[in-house]
Amino acid sequence: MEQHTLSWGRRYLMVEPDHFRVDYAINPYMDVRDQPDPALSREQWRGLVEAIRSAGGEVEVLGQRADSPDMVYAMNLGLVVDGGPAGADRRVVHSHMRHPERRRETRTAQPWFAAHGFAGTYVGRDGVGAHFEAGDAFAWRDALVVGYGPRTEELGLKHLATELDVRVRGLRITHPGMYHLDLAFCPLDETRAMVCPSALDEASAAALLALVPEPLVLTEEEALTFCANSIVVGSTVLMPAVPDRVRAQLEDWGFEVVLVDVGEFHKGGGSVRCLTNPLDVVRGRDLPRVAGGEVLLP
Ligand SMILES: NC(=[NH2+])NCCC[C@H](N)C(=O)O
Repeated sequence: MEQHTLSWGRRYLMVEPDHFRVDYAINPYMDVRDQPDPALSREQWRGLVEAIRSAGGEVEVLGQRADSPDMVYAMNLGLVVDGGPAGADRRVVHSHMRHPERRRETRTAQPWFAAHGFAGTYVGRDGVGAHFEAGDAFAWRDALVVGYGPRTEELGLKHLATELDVRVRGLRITHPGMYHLDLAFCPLDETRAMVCPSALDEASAAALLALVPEPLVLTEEEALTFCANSIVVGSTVLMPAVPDRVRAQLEDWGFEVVLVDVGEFHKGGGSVRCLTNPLDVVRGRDLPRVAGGEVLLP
């Protein structure tokens, strides 16, 4: 079968898990009585770094704040929308986390992005403005596809569209266990994606299925293995788990499935995609510019 690949997803930011704990519960998976093992967490995290490098990807590492146990989920630190080569005009949209427990993280991520040449934009400031968590957003096909509800607020979509001059396609998340869109949606190449309609309300589920020319539709049970919380490096899909049926379809499409055990991080409610933040998305190439912006809701 003919193999296409995403034009982004070769370069990632990750946060070294030096202070990974479960100190509070802000999603249904977190339980302060079930703490991750620090040594095993570190080993699994290194395994993920290795797997990305073996698939041909690059990883940049940021240290973790001692007071921010969820900072390991680097995907939520911000959304890179212009990640061209060093020296090019780079741009990141900082997250404005829903939960105050996570707001310190952005204060550490901002100087890192600035030092790497990224100009920062806000959808909102700490405590003011709409919430936006980057784990809800994907540059895919003709738009920035953004989940809203549990974390990102609907008002944030308008800001994203007008500030970035892009089309934003909003999808309303209703499933408490898929509180970020990246637990229910995983673009594989420019026409294929894993999608779990049961994460969304009826109209949004229909809109997502209409958007994906060749969907790999996941049942709720399949998605709750976190199999959609995967990343694609070229034609390799790095996955925390893969139901047999899902593996068969991916391999039939020409992808290589590599399983990476990050089970300790499931205790915080995140997996492979949550631990990695793509730095190489480029507006104009991966995300068409639309003057003035546009928000499409189902
Ligand atoms: N991109 C993601 N889905 N990240 C998962 C974040 C997990 C983190 N404990 C939270 O609830 O915010």
